[in-house]
Amino acid sequence: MCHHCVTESVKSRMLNRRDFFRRSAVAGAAAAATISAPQALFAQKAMPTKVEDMTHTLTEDFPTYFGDQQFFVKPLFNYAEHKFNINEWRLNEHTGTHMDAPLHFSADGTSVDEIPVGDLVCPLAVIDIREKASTDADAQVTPDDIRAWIEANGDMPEGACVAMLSGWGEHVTTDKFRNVGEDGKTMHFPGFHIEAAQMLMEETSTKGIAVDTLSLDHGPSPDFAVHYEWLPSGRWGLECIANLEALPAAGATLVVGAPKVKGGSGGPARVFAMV
Ligand SMILES: N[C@@H](CC(=O)c1ccccc1NC=O)C(=O)O
Repeated sequence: MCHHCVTESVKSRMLNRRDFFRRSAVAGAAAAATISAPQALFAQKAMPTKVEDMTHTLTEDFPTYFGDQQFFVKPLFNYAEHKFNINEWRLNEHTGTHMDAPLHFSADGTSVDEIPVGDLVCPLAVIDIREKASTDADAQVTPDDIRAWIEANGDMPEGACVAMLSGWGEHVTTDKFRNVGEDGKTMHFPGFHIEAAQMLMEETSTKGIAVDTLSLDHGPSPDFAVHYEWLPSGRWGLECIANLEALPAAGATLVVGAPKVKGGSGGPARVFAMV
């Protein structure tokens, strides 16, 4: 073989080998994926095309579970005087669109800063109970609602957040959000039924539940049954979620921008979903 021919033959063999390695790497990755697929963070198969904000704007008069003001803003510096703006905040962790960390209802559960960041991005399942909530303020997400969701959308995705869409978000600026009854104390708004929470814990790998109301439990609950079942199990909750009606029942990816405050039992979060 002439010098040129030898060089060309070596080059061609090298290219073939590179091709071979590339092909085996792809095949290897595919095989690995079949053997132990890493848990999917993203619900959708294609790149997301829009982001929906699921966070209510936090204001000092934002409605609270016990009715008292829980968020206070004190201006420390203002632009007119100081040429910059800085406010100081005082707030209860469970105010506005916020997370309930496992520690909220347990002696030594995970605090908000300890929740692994990979648990804060997950597929979102939206259970729409608006119809029954429109005629019954005390409506609850029941095992039947979960079964109906599965019937329509397939199995619950791995490691999902299951959200209740009751339509209550539209009442956030009015007294109807707390909806105190004639006895002057009992609230009436939708939430999760304890048996639905148990079903999600026993039959799915759901890691979070979310509500568009002030509590995971429905308004008249006397005992925080869902809080006491769900949170000590190491799972988290989201309350006062906005804009669920803009999201599909299945297929969105939730991102929870929970605060990383040491020892926090929860805290206001920027919550959004990619569709
Ligand atoms: N649904 C509310 C309940 C709540 O905030 C709460 C429940 C029991 C005892 C105190 C509470 N918040 C007080 O500031 C929450 O879990 O954030």
